[in-house]
Amino acid sequence: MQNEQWKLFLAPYNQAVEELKVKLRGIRSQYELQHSNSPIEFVTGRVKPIASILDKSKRKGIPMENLEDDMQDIAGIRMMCQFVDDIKVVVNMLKSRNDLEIVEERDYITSKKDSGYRSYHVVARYPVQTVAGEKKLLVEIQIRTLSMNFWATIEHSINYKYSGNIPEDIKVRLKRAAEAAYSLDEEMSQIRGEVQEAQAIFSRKTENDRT
Ligand SMILES: Nc1nc2c(ncn2[C@@H]2O[C@H](COP(=O)(O)OP(=O)(O)OP(=O)(O)O)[C@@H](O)[C@H]2O)c(=O)[nH]1
Ligand SMILES: Nc1ncnc2c1ncn2[C@@H]1O[C@H](COP(=O)(O)OP(=O)(O)OP(=O)(O)O)[C@@H](O)[C@H]1O
Repeated sequence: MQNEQWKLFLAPYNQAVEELKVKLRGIRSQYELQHSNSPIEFVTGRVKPIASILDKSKRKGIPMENLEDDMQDIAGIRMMCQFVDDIKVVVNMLKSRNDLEIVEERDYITSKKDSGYRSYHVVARYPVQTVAGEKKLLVEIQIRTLSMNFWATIEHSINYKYSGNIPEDIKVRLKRAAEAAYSLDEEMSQIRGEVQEAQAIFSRKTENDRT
C-alpha cells in the first residue's frame, strides 16, 4: 500500500480509537463527579503502527486484503484498573453498552500466558460513521490492573530489545516479576476498603481546596 492508501485505510481506526478514549474516559469522570470510586483508573489507545501491521501480517500469514477481518488489534484500547475485581466490573460495563458488540473474550488472568502476561482481552465490533456510510471495525480492548500494566510495559520493551528472543535467565526473572506483580494485586485487594475510603476522603479534600 502507498502512503495515501495507508492514511485512508487507517483513518476510521483513528476515529474509533479517539471516540472510544473520550467515551471511556467519560465514565471515569462520571464516577469522579459522584465522589465514588471508579473501576477505571485510566484509559489509553493507539492505532497500530504501519511497520507493526506489516510485521504481524507476515508473521501470521494475513494477506493485506484480509487485514480488516483478521487483524483484531489495528485499533487498540487499554483500560487500567486499581484492583483485579474491577476488571470484571469493566468487562460487564462494556458488555452492557449498546455502541459496541463484543465478539471475543480472552481471559489471560485466570490463564496467564507462558511469558507471565496477565490481562483480560475483549474484541469488539465498533461502528464509525464515515462519509461513505457506517463502517464496523474490530477494536481490541485490553483490561488490566496497574500492576499488570507495569509488568507488561517493561516486558514489551525487553522483548523489543531482544527482537522476541529474550535470554532464558531474563525470561525466568520476568516470570518471577509477573508473580510478584500479581502478589501485589492480591495484597492490595485485601485492603481495598481501606484504600478506597482514603481515596474518597482525599478526593473530597482536593475539591474543597479548589473551591
Ligand atoms: N507485554 C506483553 N504483551 C502481550 C503478551 N501477550 C500478549 N500481549 C498483548 O496482547 C496482544 C495480543 O493479544 P493476544 O490475545 O495474545 O492475541 P493473539 O492474536 O493471540 O496474539 P498476537 O500474535 O500476540 O497478537 C499483543 O498485541 C500485546 O499487546 C506478552 O507476553 N507480553
Ligand atoms: N490494545 C492496546 N491499547 C493501547 N495500546 C496498545 C494496545 N496494544 C498494544 N499497544 C501498545 O502500542 C504500541 C505498539 O504496539 P504494537 O501493536 O506494535 O505491539 P504489540 O501489541 O506487541 O503487537 P503484536 O501483536 O504485533 O505483537 C506498544 O507500546 C503497545 O504496548
